[in-house]
Amino acid sequence: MLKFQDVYYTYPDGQCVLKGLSLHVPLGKKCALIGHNGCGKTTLFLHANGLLIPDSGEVYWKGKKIDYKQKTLQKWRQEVGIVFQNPEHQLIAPTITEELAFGLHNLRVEKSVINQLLQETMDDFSLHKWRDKPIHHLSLGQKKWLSLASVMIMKPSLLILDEPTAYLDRLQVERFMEKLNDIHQKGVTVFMATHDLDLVFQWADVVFVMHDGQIVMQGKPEEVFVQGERLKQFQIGVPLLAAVWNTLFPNERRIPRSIEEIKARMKV
Ligand SMILES: Nc1ncnc2c1ncn2[C@@H]1O[C@H](COP(=O)(O)OP(=O)(O)OP(=O)(O)O)[C@@H](O)[C@H]1O
Repeated sequence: MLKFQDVYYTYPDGQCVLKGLSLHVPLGKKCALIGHNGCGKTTLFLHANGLLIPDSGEVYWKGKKIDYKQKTLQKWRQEVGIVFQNPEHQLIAPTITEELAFGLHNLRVEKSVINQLLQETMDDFSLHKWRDKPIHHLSLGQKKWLSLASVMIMKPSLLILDEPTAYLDRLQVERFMEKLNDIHQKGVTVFMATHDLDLVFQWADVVFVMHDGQIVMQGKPEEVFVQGERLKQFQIGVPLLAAVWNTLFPNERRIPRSIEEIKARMKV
């Protein structure tokens, strides 16, 4: 669906952050991106809808090489929605309705369609109760929820999230993840960067490990997290269950992901 091939990017201050990065986000999957602080995850996401342009290398969207023309960018940005780590950097309007309608107005969507999408999204994200609150009165968790709603109103086919569970308490994380699963079940491909390895293990179909501007490992969580020693080289740990499993069964090639599998493997 989204493909990066040998992408290099250097910030104007001279720091080279993407160093020949190649990656393929498969259609319809739940994908996770992990890597230590500063390895370039956000920079990679900024290349996923043309907010940054590679110095060299290619980016493909649905099999077509991106040409970075205005028309291509406009369509691409509508199809790839990004929820940034800090909602303060994402939300720009004073009220919830204006925030939700912002992207649609920019695309010159008809007023009646905007009103219908607003109604649907307010219902879908249960936003009616905050309707009259100024956005700056919302809590950080509520702002994160609104950021997700304001991205989903554009009906993207790829949803990218940078550290979606940062700033959320346990209940908010559960609610947020339930919503993400619901979004995914409706056919949206989801790609998230997170430091929460337990969450990755439980949730992802595919994990990409990033280190120093490149993808250095990828695969199913049960196959990636069995390689604890290799992950340590990239300053990444393993989920709690994987740590226990890798200690008990150091020669296994995969970690079970369900209680049934664990029971069967341990013959209990
Ligand atoms: N606008 C910028 N100008 C210059 N350097 C930048 C800029 N944005 C990020 N960087 C640098 O690029 C490197 C990668 O940053 P990036 O935010 O992509 O990493 P990350 O993997 O998302 O980190 P984290 O896990 O902490 O969110 C860092 O060293 C950062 O300081």
